[in-house]
Amino acid sequence: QEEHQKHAYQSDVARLRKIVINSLYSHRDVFLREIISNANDALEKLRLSSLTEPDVLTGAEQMNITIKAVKDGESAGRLIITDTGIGMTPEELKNNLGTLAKSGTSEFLSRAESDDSSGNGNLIGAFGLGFYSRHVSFLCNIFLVADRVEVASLAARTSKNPAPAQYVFSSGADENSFDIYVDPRGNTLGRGTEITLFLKGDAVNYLNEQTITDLVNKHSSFSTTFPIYLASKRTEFVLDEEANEEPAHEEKKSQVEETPKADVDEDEAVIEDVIEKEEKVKKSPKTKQIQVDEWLRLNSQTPIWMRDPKTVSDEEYETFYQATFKDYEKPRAWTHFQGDSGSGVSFRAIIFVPSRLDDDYWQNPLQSVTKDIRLMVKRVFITSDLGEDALPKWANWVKVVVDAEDLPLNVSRETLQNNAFLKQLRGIILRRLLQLLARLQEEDAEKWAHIEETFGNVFKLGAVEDRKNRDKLVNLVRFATNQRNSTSLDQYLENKKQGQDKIFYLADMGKSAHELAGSVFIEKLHARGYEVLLLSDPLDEVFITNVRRWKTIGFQDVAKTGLKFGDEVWLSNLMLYAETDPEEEKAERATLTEKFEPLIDWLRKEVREKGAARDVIISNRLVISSCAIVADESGYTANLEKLISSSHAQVNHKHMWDFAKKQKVLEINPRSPLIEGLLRRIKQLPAEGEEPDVEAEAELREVATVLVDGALVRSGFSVTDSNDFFTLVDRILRRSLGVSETAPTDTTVKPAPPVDPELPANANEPEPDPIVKSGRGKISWEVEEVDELGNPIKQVPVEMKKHDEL
Ligand SMILES: Nc1ncnc2c1ncn2[C@@H]1O[C@H](COP(=O)(O)OP(=O)(O)OP(=O)(O)O)[C@@H](O)[C@H]1O
Repeated sequence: QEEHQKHAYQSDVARLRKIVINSLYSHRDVFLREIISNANDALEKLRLSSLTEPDVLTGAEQMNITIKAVKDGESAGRLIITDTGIGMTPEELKNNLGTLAKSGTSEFLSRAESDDSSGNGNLIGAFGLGFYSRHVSFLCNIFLVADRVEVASLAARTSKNPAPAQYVFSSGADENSFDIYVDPRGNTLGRGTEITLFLKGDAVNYLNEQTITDLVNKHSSFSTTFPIYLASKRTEFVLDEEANEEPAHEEKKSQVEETPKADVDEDEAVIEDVIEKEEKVKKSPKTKQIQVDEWLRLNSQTPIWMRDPKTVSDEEYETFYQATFKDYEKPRAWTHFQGDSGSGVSFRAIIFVPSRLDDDYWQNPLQSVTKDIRLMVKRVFITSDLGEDALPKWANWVKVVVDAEDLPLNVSRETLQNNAFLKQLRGIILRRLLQLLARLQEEDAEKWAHIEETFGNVFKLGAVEDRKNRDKLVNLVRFATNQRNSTSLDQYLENKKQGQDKIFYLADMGKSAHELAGSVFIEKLHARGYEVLLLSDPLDEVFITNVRRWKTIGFQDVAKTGLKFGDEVWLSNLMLYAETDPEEEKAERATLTEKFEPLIDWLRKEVREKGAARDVIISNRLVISSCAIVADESGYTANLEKLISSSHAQVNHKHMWDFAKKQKVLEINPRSPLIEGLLRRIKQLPAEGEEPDVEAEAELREVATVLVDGALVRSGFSVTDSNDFFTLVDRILRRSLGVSETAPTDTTVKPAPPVDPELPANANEPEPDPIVKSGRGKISWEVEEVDELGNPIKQVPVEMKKHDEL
């Protein structure tokens, strides 16, 4: 019994198969690539283990991969792929192959199913092929072409497993379980794994030698440096013993005799005769065709990175990348070079920029570690784990193959970390990567647009993280502005106006550039022709605060006080900058201050009471809007407030948070008719000492609240108390509609039924299939149950019913 075990696949199998069949069917060619890629991994593992434990090599001399097509009575035919790699013990067979889906797949499936608006289960459009490679095991791919699979494996001999035995994993495409048993043939493999695919009727083309050769050439010829052989039959012509019973020399004689003598020069004639005679002798024996078995090497090409880049086609780079890094999508760009590290190691390398970031990159960008620098020494794979500091975090998505000429083959983690060449490798990769990106930015607008969309934020993160390469990374970053869709900081500076000594920006995360362009904060800048960076990503503010200045020019948040255009004149007696004619402005300021003093005094009291701002001033930034709330230099802009409150930092630094939140100023636009109107009404209020007009004051206070709260919202902040705000808006609306301000709204509602004393019958049963769970049947059942329980539907007030009907 121990020797034959049956195991169940995990529960997601049926769903997974359905999705895979519907989505991957037209891509099913990749099954072979997946098998070869796993075979290569197994051979690499074997070779690495052999460095410390030479015994693992016993059993089979060669390290290779073989493919054999068998057309026989069984099923449509069998395709057998064998490797002499590390092999699997029965436990490994169970653990590695007994799962069709990988971790996190259940979640993915639910998401995939709920997002499948077409309902046909083909989710490639919605999710891209990359999702599948991360969620679907190679076995699941195999079932696209095979009805059944048998994986026989004999693990390598180790000190822990000195007498391994050959086991078989066997499963049908539609089965929910798999079997593992001792191979009745014995230890036939010597070492390694043999995968037998019993092909489906519509997959017999995979038995064709040419099809297999083409597939390997297309997807896998560069994915392994171990030889891949295909069992082939060659037609040979051999002497047909039976047909050649007559002695050959007699035939020769008669033919020679029959040759007519030519009437030419004696010597020449003789020579001709001899040639003719010999040819005739050769042709004469009877031959027959026979089929000879032989192994054809499919991947004898020089590895791609060793070739002259001029001789490698784009398609070759793409297939090499896809096979090596197991990416369904093509790379976006690459650079292929050779060099000398300076420490005496010459090397060749290819750096690839993938077309997307891993889905989880942004979940924890500062913790991920690169696993995709494939280090080789003289064509032999050494490791793809160069430790945490192999690359800075921002660049850990880059995919690299590097082949060094003279490093010790037996490298441990420690030797690797201390090796001079590997210490230099980080710098080499980054320099080349940044050169590649800069070149694409200059020369290939279309490609660059994609790269920017995918990696734009990564470059900002890089500029913050990687001080050494900061300038180069900043050069890759683009921002939208009020004047154009995209600009670099260099381009911004080219457009800088005379006297302007700051790079203007406005940040409000989550808002589109279009929305930001209409912000109160840039009204005047825009009207005057100044360019303002419009930053809508949370990282932007982090980027600006870390980079601090570009080519000696600092940044100015235009949502803060202290905004200067650069062409003003400082009027020290007034402590302000004059924009045009100082004398004229001086006079105008004095008039305005005097004119608006009553309003400013009145408003100042209001905003301080509400905690909305610490002061009120006459604005020189507003053109159309009536007012705005502007953060002080030491205060928080709306964007920073959002950033900090979402990061919980305010809990740890409560005092600072409370202080900084208050550092705001209400700016009023003296040219706005609304402000003028408010001033008029304030002036009409009874003076101090006279009988107060309580009603008029209350109404004005309401107007002021709406004005200040409106300014907060317009400036990106949230209102102090949104319930109060909307109650107030409600009241003002009623007033303007002539509806009673005090008439109450009918608030009668149907109460919840009494507490249900019974637990649901299936409380302890496993989760039902989500499709069933969300099905119509179940919902209507719940509705009926409510009815049967006699919920007081009749008690719904008549008014309420009418309202619902309305
Ligand atoms: N030929 C083989 N020899 C030894 N082990 C194998 C072989 N094929 C598969 N395996 C084992 O089965 C596991 C599952 O393979 P599968 O292709 O589903 O996932 P993976 O290779 O781990 O992931 P990915 O293909 O995304 O890199 C492998 O990790 C490996 O341990």
